[in-house]
Amino acid sequence: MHFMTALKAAWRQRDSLLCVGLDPDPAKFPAHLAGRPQAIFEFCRDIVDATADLVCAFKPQIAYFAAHRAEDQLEALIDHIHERHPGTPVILDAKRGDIGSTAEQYAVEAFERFRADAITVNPYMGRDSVEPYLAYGDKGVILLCRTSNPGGSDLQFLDVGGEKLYERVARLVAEEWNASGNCGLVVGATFPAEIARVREIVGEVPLLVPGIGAQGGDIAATVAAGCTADGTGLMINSSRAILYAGKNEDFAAAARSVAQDTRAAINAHR
Ligand SMILES: O=c1ccn([C@@H]2O[C@H](COP(=O)(O)O)[C@@H](O)[C@H]2O)c(=O)[nH]1
Repeated sequence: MHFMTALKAAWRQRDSLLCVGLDPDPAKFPAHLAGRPQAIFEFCRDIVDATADLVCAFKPQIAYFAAHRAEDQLEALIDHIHERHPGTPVILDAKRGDIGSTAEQYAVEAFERFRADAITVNPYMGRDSVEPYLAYGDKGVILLCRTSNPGGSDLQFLDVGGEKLYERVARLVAEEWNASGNCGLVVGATFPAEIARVREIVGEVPLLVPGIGAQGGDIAATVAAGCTADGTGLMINSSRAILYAGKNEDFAAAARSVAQDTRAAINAHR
């Protein structure tokens, strides 16, 4: 299924713009998982099973798996999501960016090895570096635009011929790179004014919005700035605030409770 078709169905069926980020850090796991060889998979699986009916997407961040030599557990986790929660889009947060021949390998890794439905990509190296992902016309390609971190302004706010670099990225993606309708953009919840500006430039292109929860972004401002006319258009990500809501064996139930509250807070402003 085309990533955008799956995303639109998930927005509607789950009545949700919430994306749960899967950033497993074993140092923060409940004690009963300590020392278990598949702890990363088991922790994420339980979070997924407890929240799948509340989300429009899951976003595993590859660094949290690779750092612990747990790419096999990431493969198993994405297989689990596809099998147990079919239709739930999986966005592999990898922020790849390299010359075309290397990008081809990254695209195979994301879409064929890991079976992700979408990937985050750094647009800094230009169109030929993004083509190998775009060539998978049914997969989502979500380009960094205005990131949630404070240092994002160092480059993304530079003037490039009368507009800011992040505005140029938004325009390029919407007007030139999105021929297959499979592009999205990353815009941080920590900068609602820029979310509004990006929405103005890109029309209905979906925005992946990290920065609520642990980073303190404002949900009401994010929704007001970024929703499309039909009250969708956003994948609003929260990772740590949901994953580590509980510290004991009931961690998945605690995560569900925070995910429910977060979805409700988002929906209150749509
Ligand atoms: O601009 C960006 C792009 C990506 N991220 C990623 O989103 C999550 C945020 O985690 P929280 O715990 O909800 O803060 C994480 O995986 C980042 O790598 C981002 O924060 N900002």
